[in-house]
Amino acid sequence: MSLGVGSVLLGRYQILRLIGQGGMGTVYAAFDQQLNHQVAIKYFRGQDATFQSNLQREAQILARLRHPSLPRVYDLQRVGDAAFLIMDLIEGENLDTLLFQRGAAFEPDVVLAWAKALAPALSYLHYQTPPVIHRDIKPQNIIRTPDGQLILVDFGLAKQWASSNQSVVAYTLAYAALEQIQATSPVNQRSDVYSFAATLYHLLTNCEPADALTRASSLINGQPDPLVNPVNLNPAVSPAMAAVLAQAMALPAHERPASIDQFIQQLQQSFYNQPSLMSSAGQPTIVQRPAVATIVLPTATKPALSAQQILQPQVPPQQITYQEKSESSLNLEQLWTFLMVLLFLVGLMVWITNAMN
Ligand SMILES: Nc1ncnc2c1ncn2[C@@H]1O[C@H](COP(=O)(O)OP(=O)(O)OP(=O)(O)O)[C@@H](O)[C@H]1O
Repeated sequence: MSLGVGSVLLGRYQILRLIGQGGMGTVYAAFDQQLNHQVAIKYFRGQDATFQSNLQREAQILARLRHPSLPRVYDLQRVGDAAFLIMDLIEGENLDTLLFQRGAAFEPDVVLAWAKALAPALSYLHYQTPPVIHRDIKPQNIIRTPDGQLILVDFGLAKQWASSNQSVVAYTLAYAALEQIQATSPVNQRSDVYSFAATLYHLLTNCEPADALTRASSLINGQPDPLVNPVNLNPAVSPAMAAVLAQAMALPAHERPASIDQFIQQLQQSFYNQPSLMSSAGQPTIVQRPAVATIVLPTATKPALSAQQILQPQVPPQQITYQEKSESSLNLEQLWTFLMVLLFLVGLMVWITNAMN
Protein backbone atom coordinates (compact mmCIF):
# COMPACT_ATOMS: atom_id res chain seq x y z
CA MET A 1 0.00 0.00 0.00
CA SER A 2 1.49 3.33 -1.06
CA LEU A 3 1.51 6.13 1.50
CA GLY A 4 3.36 8.71 -0.56
CA VAL A 5 2.90 12.43 0.10
CA GLY A 6 -0.29 13.59 -1.65
CA SER A 7 -1.88 10.12 -1.80
CA VAL A 8 -5.34 9.72 -0.26
CA LEU A 9 -5.77 6.96 2.30
CA LEU A 10 -9.14 5.27 2.94
CA GLY A 11 -10.74 7.75 0.53
CA ARG A 12 -10.39 10.48 3.11
CA TYR A 13 -6.94 11.20 4.54
CA GLN A 14 -4.48 13.04 2.30
CA ILE A 15 -0.90 12.26 3.39
CA LEU A 16 0.99 15.49 4.12
CA ARG A 17 4.32 14.20 5.38
CA LEU A 18 6.13 11.37 7.12
CA ILE A 19 6.68 12.19 10.82
CA GLY A 20 8.70 9.18 11.90
CA GLN A 21 9.18 5.48 11.82
CA GLY A 22 9.49 3.15 14.82
CA GLY A 23 9.68 -0.53 15.55
CA MET A 24 5.92 -0.98 15.41
CA GLY A 25 4.80 1.35 12.69
CA THR A 26 5.11 4.60 10.81
CA VAL A 27 3.53 7.92 11.75
CA TYR A 28 2.24 10.37 9.10
CA ALA A 29 0.65 13.80 9.21
CA ALA A 30 -2.48 13.84 7.06
CA PHE A 31 -5.42 16.08 6.17
CA ASP A 32 -8.87 14.68 6.90
CA GLN A 33 -10.86 15.80 3.82
CA GLN A 34 -14.20 14.98 5.45
CA LEU A 35 -13.76 16.92 8.69
CA ASN A 36 -11.32 19.50 7.32
CA HIS A 37 -8.64 19.16 9.94
CA GLN A 38 -5.16 17.67 10.28
CA VAL A 39 -4.60 14.33 11.93
CA ALA A 40 -1.75 11.94 12.72
CA ILE A 41 -1.99 8.41 11.34
CA LYS A 42 -0.02 5.52 12.77
CA TYR A 43 0.32 2.80 10.16
CA PHE A 44 0.87 -0.77 11.41
CA ARG A 45 1.62 -3.23 8.64
CA GLY A 46 2.03 -6.97 8.31
CA GLN A 47 0.32 -7.83 11.59
CA ASP A 48 -1.45 -11.12 12.27
CA ALA A 49 -5.10 -11.50 13.32
CA THR A 50 -4.29 -11.81 17.05
CA PHE A 51 -2.30 -8.60 17.00
CA GLN A 52 -5.07 -6.85 15.07
CA SER A 53 -7.79 -7.84 17.53
CA ASN A 54 -5.60 -6.84 20.50
CA LEU A 55 -4.87 -3.54 18.79
CA GLN A 56 -8.58 -2.95 18.33
CA ARG A 57 -9.30 -3.69 22.00
CA GLU A 58 -6.59 -1.30 23.14
CA ALA A 59 -7.63 1.40 20.67
CA GLN A 60 -11.13 1.22 22.19
CA ILE A 61 -9.62 1.95 25.63
CA LEU A 62 -7.48 4.78 24.26
CA ALA A 63 -10.47 6.33 22.46
CA ARG A 64 -12.17 6.82 25.84
CA LEU A 65 -9.23 8.76 27.31
CA ARG A 66 -9.46 12.52 27.65
CA HIS A 67 -6.46 14.45 28.94
CA PRO A 68 -4.99 17.79 27.83
CA SER A 69 -1.48 16.27 27.70
CA LEU A 70 -2.48 13.25 25.58
CA PRO A 71 -3.56 13.16 21.92
CA ARG A 72 -7.13 12.00 21.32
CA VAL A 73 -7.59 8.76 19.43
CA TYR A 74 -10.48 8.97 16.90
CA ASP A 75 -10.55 5.84 14.82
CA LEU A 76 -8.92 2.53 13.94
CA GLN A 77 -9.26 1.25 10.37
CA ARG A 78 -8.11 -2.16 9.18
CA VAL A 79 -7.26 -3.05 5.58
CA GLY A 80 -5.95 -6.60 5.09
CA ASP A 81 -2.96 -7.08 7.39
CA ALA A 82 -2.54 -3.33 7.85
CA ALA A 83 -4.12 -1.10 10.50
CA PHE A 84 -4.36 2.70 10.72
CA LEU A 85 -4.85 4.55 13.96
CA ILE A 86 -6.21 8.07 13.52
CA MET A 87 -5.44 10.61 16.26
CA ASP A 88 -4.77 14.26 17.02
CA LEU A 89 -1.79 15.66 15.17
CA ILE A 90 0.49 17.25 17.74
CA GLU A 91 2.44 20.12 16.22
CA GLY A 92 5.79 21.14 17.65
CA GLU A 93 9.21 19.69 18.35
CA ASN A 94 9.90 16.60 20.40
CA LEU A 95 12.31 16.91 23.34
CA ASP A 96 14.93 14.77 21.60
CA THR A 97 15.08 17.28 18.74
CA LEU A 98 15.15 20.20 21.20
CA LEU A 99 18.05 18.58 23.07
CA PHE A 100 19.92 18.01 19.81
CA GLN A 101 19.34 21.61 18.68
CA ARG A 102 20.50 22.98 22.03
CA GLY A 103 23.55 20.70 22.11
CA ALA A 104 23.69 20.83 25.91
CA ALA A 105 21.82 19.54 28.93
CA PHE A 106 18.71 21.38 30.13
CA GLU A 107 18.71 23.18 33.49
CA PRO A 108 17.30 21.17 36.42
CA ASP A 109 14.53 23.73 37.06
CA VAL A 110 13.36 23.42 33.43
CA VAL A 111 13.42 19.61 33.54
CA LEU A 112 11.59 19.59 36.88
CA ALA A 113 8.88 21.87 35.45
CA TRP A 114 8.52 19.54 32.44
CA ALA A 115 8.36 16.48 34.70
CA LYS A 116 5.63 18.13 36.79
CA ALA A 117 3.68 19.03 33.65
CA LEU A 118 3.82 15.45 32.30
CA ALA A 119 3.24 13.55 35.55
CA PRO A 120 -0.57 14.12 35.67
CA ALA A 121 -0.94 12.57 32.19
CA LEU A 122 1.01 9.48 33.24
CA SER A 123 -0.91 9.18 36.51
CA TYR A 124 -4.13 9.54 34.55
CA LEU A 125 -3.09 6.57 32.36
CA HIS A 126 -2.01 4.53 35.39
CA TYR A 127 -5.28 5.17 37.28
CA GLN A 128 -7.40 3.73 34.46
CA THR A 129 -9.06 0.36 35.05
CA PRO A 130 -7.18 -1.62 33.91
CA PRO A 131 -4.13 0.69 34.09
CA VAL A 132 -2.74 1.90 30.78
CA ILE A 133 1.04 1.59 30.83
CA HIS A 134 2.80 3.85 28.35
CA ARG A 135 5.71 1.43 27.77
CA ASP A 136 7.76 3.82 25.61
CA ILE A 137 8.39 7.08 27.48
CA LYS A 138 11.40 8.81 25.91
CA PRO A 139 12.33 12.37 24.84
CA GLN A 140 11.20 11.56 21.28
CA ASN A 141 7.67 10.81 22.47
CA ILE A 142 7.24 14.12 24.31
CA ILE A 143 6.27 16.99 22.03
CA ARG A 144 6.49 20.67 23.00
CA THR A 145 3.78 22.57 21.17
CA PRO A 146 4.39 26.11 19.84
CA ASP A 147 2.52 27.49 22.91
CA GLY A 148 4.89 25.64 25.26
CA GLN A 149 2.58 22.79 26.31
CA LEU A 150 4.02 19.28 26.62
CA ILE A 151 2.13 16.36 25.06
CA LEU A 152 2.94 12.70 25.59
CA VAL A 153 2.44 10.69 22.42
CA ASP A 154 2.54 7.04 21.40
CA PHE A 155 1.12 5.57 24.60
CA GLY A 156 0.35 1.97 25.37
CA LEU A 157 -0.74 0.91 21.99
CA ALA A 158 -0.48 -2.86 21.66
CA LYS A 159 3.15 -2.81 22.78
CA GLN A 160 2.39 -5.53 25.31
CA TRP A 161 1.24 -7.80 22.50
CA ALA A 162 4.13 -6.84 20.31
CA SER A 163 6.63 -7.81 23.01
CA SER A 164 5.79 -11.49 22.47
CA ASN A 165 6.77 -11.10 18.82
CA GLN A 166 10.56 -11.47 18.54
CA SER A 167 10.80 -9.47 15.31
CA VAL A 168 9.26 -6.37 16.86
CA VAL A 169 11.01 -4.19 19.42
CA ALA A 170 8.21 -2.36 21.20
CA TYR A 171 10.38 -0.28 23.53
CA THR A 172 13.53 1.82 23.31
CA LEU A 173 16.49 0.12 24.97
CA ALA A 174 18.05 3.11 26.78
CA TYR A 175 14.78 3.94 28.57
CA ALA A 176 13.25 0.50 29.14
CA ALA A 177 13.11 -1.18 32.54
CA LEU A 178 14.81 -4.56 32.90
CA GLU A 179 11.53 -6.46 33.37
CA GLN A 180 10.30 -4.95 30.08
CA ILE A 181 13.42 -5.98 28.14
CA GLN A 182 13.59 -9.46 29.62
CA ALA A 183 9.80 -9.93 29.80
CA THR A 184 10.43 -11.75 33.09
CA SER A 185 7.63 -10.10 35.06
CA PRO A 186 4.58 -8.09 34.03
CA VAL A 187 5.19 -4.51 33.04
CA ASN A 188 3.45 -2.10 35.41
CA GLN A 189 3.54 1.54 36.46
CA ARG A 190 6.99 1.08 38.04
CA SER A 191 8.26 0.24 34.53
CA ASP A 192 7.00 3.65 33.39
CA VAL A 193 8.68 5.21 36.47
CA TYR A 194 11.99 3.77 35.18
CA SER A 195 11.45 5.11 31.63
CA PHE A 196 10.32 8.51 32.90
CA ALA A 197 13.40 8.81 35.14
CA ALA A 198 15.67 7.65 32.27
CA THR A 199 14.09 10.34 30.07
CA LEU A 200 14.72 13.05 32.69
CA TYR A 201 18.29 11.75 33.13
CA HIS A 202 18.89 12.21 29.39
CA LEU A 203 17.45 15.74 29.41
CA LEU A 204 19.51 16.70 32.48
CA THR A 205 22.81 15.35 31.15
CA ASN A 206 22.53 15.35 27.36
CA CYS A 207 23.69 11.70 27.59
CA GLU A 208 21.58 8.61 27.03
CA PRO A 209 21.61 6.53 30.20
CA ALA A 210 23.31 3.14 30.15
CA ASP A 211 20.57 0.62 29.36
CA ALA A 212 19.18 -1.74 31.98
CA LEU A 213 20.46 -4.88 30.27
CA THR A 214 24.08 -3.65 30.12
CA ARG A 215 23.80 -2.47 33.73
CA ALA A 216 22.46 -5.82 34.87
CA SER A 217 25.17 -7.83 33.10
CA SER A 218 27.90 -5.55 34.54
CA LEU A 219 26.60 -6.14 38.04
CA ILE A 220 26.34 -9.88 37.47
CA ASN A 221 29.99 -9.90 36.33
CA GLY A 222 31.05 -8.03 39.45
CA GLN A 223 31.68 -4.81 37.52
CA PRO A 224 30.47 -1.39 38.72
CA ASP A 225 27.13 -0.11 37.43
CA PRO A 226 27.93 1.77 34.17
CA LEU A 227 25.14 4.30 34.85
CA VAL A 228 27.15 7.52 35.25
CA ASN A 229 26.07 9.75 38.13
CA PRO A 230 24.35 12.76 36.50
CA VAL A 231 26.23 15.07 38.90
CA ASN A 232 29.42 14.12 37.07
CA LEU A 233 27.85 15.02 33.71
CA ASN A 234 26.10 18.21 34.77
CA PRO A 235 27.20 19.92 38.02
CA ALA A 236 23.90 21.83 38.12
CA VAL A 237 22.21 18.55 39.10
CA SER A 238 22.24 18.21 42.88
CA PRO A 239 23.44 14.95 44.48
CA ALA A 240 19.99 14.63 46.09
CA MET A 241 18.26 14.88 42.70
CA ALA A 242 20.73 12.34 41.31
CA ALA A 243 19.89 9.99 44.19
CA VAL A 244 16.15 10.23 43.46
CA LEU A 245 16.82 9.45 39.77
CA ALA A 246 19.04 6.50 40.71
CA GLN A 247 16.29 5.11 42.94
CA ALA A 248 13.68 5.47 40.18
CA MET A 249 16.08 3.69 37.81
CA ALA A 250 16.74 0.82 40.20
CA LEU A 251 16.99 -2.46 38.29
CA PRO A 252 14.61 -4.37 40.63
CA ALA A 253 11.15 -2.88 40.10
CA HIS A 254 10.18 -3.10 43.79
CA GLU A 255 12.99 -0.68 44.75
CA ARG A 256 11.53 2.12 42.59
CA PRO A 257 8.87 4.57 43.78
CA ALA A 258 5.47 2.87 43.59
CA SER A 259 3.87 5.60 41.49
CA ILE A 260 4.65 8.56 39.26
CA ASP A 261 3.16 10.86 41.94
CA GLN A 262 5.56 9.53 44.55
CA PHE A 263 8.51 9.91 42.19
CA ILE A 264 7.61 13.51 41.34
CA GLN A 265 7.17 14.34 45.02
CA GLN A 266 10.65 12.99 45.80
CA LEU A 267 12.16 14.79 42.82
CA GLN A 268 10.60 18.08 43.85
CA GLN A 269 11.77 17.70 47.46
CA SER A 270 15.30 16.91 46.31
CA PHE A 271 15.30 20.01 44.11
CA TYR A 272 14.16 22.42 46.82
CA ASN A 273 16.03 20.90 49.79
CA GLN A 274 19.40 20.19 48.30
CA PRO A 275 21.28 22.79 46.31
CA SER A 276 23.67 21.65 43.62
CA LEU A 277 27.38 22.40 43.47
CA MET A 278 26.58 24.92 40.70
CA SER A 279 23.56 27.18 40.45
CA SER A 280 21.55 27.01 37.23
CA ALA A 281 23.32 30.21 36.14
CA GLY A 282 26.61 28.33 36.36
CA GLN A 283 27.73 30.03 39.59
CA PRO A 284 29.09 27.92 42.45
CA THR A 285 26.39 27.32 45.06
CA ILE A 286 27.06 27.02 48.79
CA VAL A 287 26.42 23.44 49.80
CA GLN A 288 24.72 22.98 53.15
CA ARG A 289 26.61 20.57 55.43
CA PRO A 290 23.62 19.03 57.29
CA ALA A 291 22.26 17.74 53.97
CA VAL A 292 25.08 15.15 53.85
CA ALA A 293 22.98 12.84 56.00
CA THR A 294 20.13 12.86 53.46
CA ILE A 295 22.29 11.64 50.56
CA VAL A 296 21.91 7.91 50.04
CA LEU A 297 23.33 6.79 46.71
CA PRO A 298 22.84 3.07 46.12
CA THR A 299 26.29 1.43 46.00
CA ALA A 300 25.52 0.19 42.49
CA THR A 301 25.45 3.75 41.18
CA LYS A 302 28.22 5.22 43.31
CA PRO A 303 30.13 7.82 41.32
CA ALA A 304 33.92 7.96 41.13
CA LEU A 305 33.69 10.75 43.67
CA SER A 306 31.09 9.92 46.29
CA ALA A 307 28.39 12.38 47.31
CA GLN A 308 30.02 12.47 50.76
CA GLN A 309 33.37 13.52 49.26
CA ILE A 310 31.81 16.16 47.04
CA LEU A 311 29.92 17.73 49.90
CA GLN A 312 32.77 17.64 52.42
CA PRO A 313 34.13 21.21 52.68
CA GLN A 314 37.91 21.29 52.11
CA VAL A 315 39.35 23.19 55.12
CA PRO A 316 43.00 24.28 54.66
CA PRO A 317 45.20 23.02 57.56
CA GLN A 318 46.62 26.52 58.43
CA GLN A 319 43.08 27.71 59.12
CA ILE A 320 42.62 24.96 61.72
CA THR A 321 45.96 25.92 63.29
CA TYR A 322 44.84 29.54 63.33
CA GLN A 323 41.57 28.67 65.03
CA GLU A 324 43.39 26.55 67.67
CA LYS A 325 45.89 29.38 68.29
CA SER A 326 43.26 32.05 68.76
CA GLU A 327 41.28 29.85 71.12
CA SER A 328 44.29 29.21 73.44
CA SER A 329 45.32 32.94 73.53
CA LEU A 330 41.79 33.77 74.66
CA ASN A 331 42.25 31.41 77.67
CA LEU A 332 45.57 33.08 78.69
CA GLU A 333 43.92 36.50 78.59
CA GLN A 334 41.16 35.28 80.92
CA LEU A 335 43.75 33.79 83.34
CA TRP A 336 45.72 37.04 83.36
CA THR A 337 42.61 39.10 84.18
CA PHE A 338 41.66 36.66 86.92
CA LEU A 339 45.17 36.97 88.54
CA MET A 340 45.03 40.79 88.41
CA VAL A 341 41.61 40.84 90.10
CA LEU A 342 42.88 38.36 92.75
CA LEU A 343 45.98 40.51 93.38
CA PHE A 344 43.82 43.62 93.72
CA LEU A 345 41.49 41.86 96.23
CA VAL A 346 44.43 40.58 98.33
CA GLY A 347 45.95 44.11 98.35
CA LEU A 348 42.60 45.58 99.37
CA MET A 349 42.26 43.12 102.25
CA VAL A 350 45.84 43.92 103.47
CA TRP A 351 45.09 47.67 103.34
CA ILE A 352 41.77 47.26 105.28
CA THR A 353 43.51 45.09 107.95
CA ASN A 354 46.30 47.70 108.37
CA ALA A 355 43.77 50.56 108.54
CA MET A 356 41.75 48.77 111.26
CA ASN A 357 44.88 48.21 113.34
N1 LIG B 1 -0.07 12.07 17.46
C1 LIG B 1 1.13 12.43 17.06
N2 LIG B 1 1.33 13.67 16.57
C2 LIG B 1 2.57 14.05 16.17
N3 LIG B 1 3.66 13.26 16.20
C3 LIG B 1 3.50 12.01 16.67
C4 LIG B 1 2.25 11.52 17.12
N4 LIG B 1 2.42 10.24 17.54
C5 LIG B 1 3.71 9.94 17.35
N5 LIG B 1 4.37 10.99 16.87
C6 LIG B 1 5.80 11.06 16.52
O1 LIG B 1 6.09 10.12 15.55
C7 LIG B 1 7.43 9.68 15.67
C8 LIG B 1 7.49 8.20 15.38
O2 LIG B 1 6.63 7.54 16.26
P1 LIG B 1 6.60 5.99 16.33
O3 LIG B 1 5.61 5.65 17.35
O4 LIG B 1 6.48 5.38 15.00
O5 LIG B 1 8.08 5.70 16.76
P2 LIG B 1 8.70 5.02 17.99
O6 LIG B 1 8.10 5.52 19.25
O7 LIG B 1 10.17 5.22 17.82
O8 LIG B 1 8.44 3.48 17.80
P3 LIG B 1 7.27 2.49 18.10
O9 LIG B 1 6.80 2.08 16.76
O10 LIG B 1 7.94 1.41 18.86
O11 LIG B 1 6.22 3.21 18.88
C9 LIG B 1 7.88 10.03 17.07
O12 LIG B 1 8.92 10.96 16.97
C10 LIG B 1 6.70 10.70 17.71
O13 LIG B 1 7.12 11.90 18.38
